[in-house]
Amino acid sequence: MLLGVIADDFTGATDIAGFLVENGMRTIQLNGVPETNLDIDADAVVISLKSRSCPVEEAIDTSVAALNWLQQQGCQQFYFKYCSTFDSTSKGNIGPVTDALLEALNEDFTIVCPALPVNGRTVFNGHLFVMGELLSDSGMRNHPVTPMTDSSLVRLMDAQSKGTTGLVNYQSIELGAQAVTERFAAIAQEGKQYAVVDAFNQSHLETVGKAVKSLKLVTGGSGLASGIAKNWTEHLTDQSSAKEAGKPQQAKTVVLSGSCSVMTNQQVATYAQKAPHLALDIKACLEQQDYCESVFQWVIENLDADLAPMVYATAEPEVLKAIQAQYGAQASSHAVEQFFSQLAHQLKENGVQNFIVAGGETSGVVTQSLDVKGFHIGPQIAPGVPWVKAVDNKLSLALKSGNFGDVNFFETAQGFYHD
Ligand SMILES: Nc1ncnc2c1ncn2[C@@H]1O[C@H](COP(=O)(O)OP(=O)(O)O)[C@@H](O)[C@H]1O
Ligand SMILES: O=C(O)[C@@H](O)C(=O)COP(=O)(O)O
Repeated sequence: MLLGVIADDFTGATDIAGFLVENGMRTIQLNGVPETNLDIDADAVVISLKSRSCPVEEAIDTSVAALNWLQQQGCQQFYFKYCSTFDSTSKGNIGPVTDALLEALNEDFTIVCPALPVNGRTVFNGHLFVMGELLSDSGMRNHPVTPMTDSSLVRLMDAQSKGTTGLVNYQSIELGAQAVTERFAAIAQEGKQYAVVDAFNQSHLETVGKAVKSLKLVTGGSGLASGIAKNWTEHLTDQSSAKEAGKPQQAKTVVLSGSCSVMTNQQVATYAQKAPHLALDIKACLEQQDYCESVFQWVIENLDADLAPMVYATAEPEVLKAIQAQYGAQASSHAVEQFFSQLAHQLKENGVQNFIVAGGETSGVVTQSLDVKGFHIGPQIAPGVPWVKAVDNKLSLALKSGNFGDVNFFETAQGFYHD
């Protein structure tokens, strides 16, 4: 095993796993830290955690447990995967987890690289942009769980972590990998522990990829996966047959959408014009014991439609604000997550085999409730969203990051089925 990835949520895990496979690494995704050693024949293992918005101590404990397990499997380099929009709580889980991983590895330097230009996430002079807008001006400022109101990665990292942060700006990146490695050394020499790296195109990421070859720990989004994969070229092989194993079969399908991102709102609106759809009543999620049963019945009645039925909590920012003001942000998001968890479980028990899920936290609870241990990685529906197929049963899942995919995503996903 070459590379061990610790992903802080489930959509993030499938995102990076998809790019590693795309770039020739035989990759397996495991949901949570396995209790025993496993005999895995792969180049990379991605462990998906649900540590992005949990209490910081829990995030540290699960991440270090994942690291220990990956070390036991013989991994040589470790990657802490977080969101390309640097989603973190006000307490900031990314900084403390990075510190804990560095300490456990006995290392004192790493990089911070959330850039994913193919999906419009770019870093310029240490500031994170989403589709050309500063992170703090983008829809991420209204995220229900991790609102992002600062775009400076240096400031965010300094605020969250024990150490201090330097910047490798794009001028240095454009001088090539050797110059970047020298900048890392200079930043470390100044007593800083982390270097934010600029990257606003693929070529920048390839350069950063080369420059991190000898770092034990790398942190970032999935954009760097191709650069990292290239460091292991002598091991890499064509992965087209592996992707076959991850392809979904024609089967009963449901769409569950728990993301309130700008893109998911558009995807839900577009799909609702063509397919059976049901908007969740949040009050009922919180207060009505038998609500799940009635939604379950609605899904069952609509499973034979041409396009799969969609159940969604997705709401525009003003609606979400009103819900949060009435019921509390934590209580309402928890109720929605619990609802989707229960519904998914019940649908699986009743023969639904394919789950298309929007939202990272939502994907986490749904995957856990389906009791899937790990995935084969299939073809990419959109950059960063592959179909994945359970290793231990027939279930196929498309776990979509809130922000990813185009407006037709839910329909496009169903076009990948084979008999
Ligand atoms: N209508 C709603 N009211 C309250 N909370 C909601 C609503 N819709 C979704 N949520 C919550 O918002 C969070 C969205 O996070 P997530 O699933 O990670 O989406 P994203 O990928 O966009 O970050 C989840 O905890 C979900 O339960
Ligand atoms: O890096 C990304 O943008 C995604 O892989 C990711 O982490 C998704 O998180 P959500 O937006 O919460 O789905």
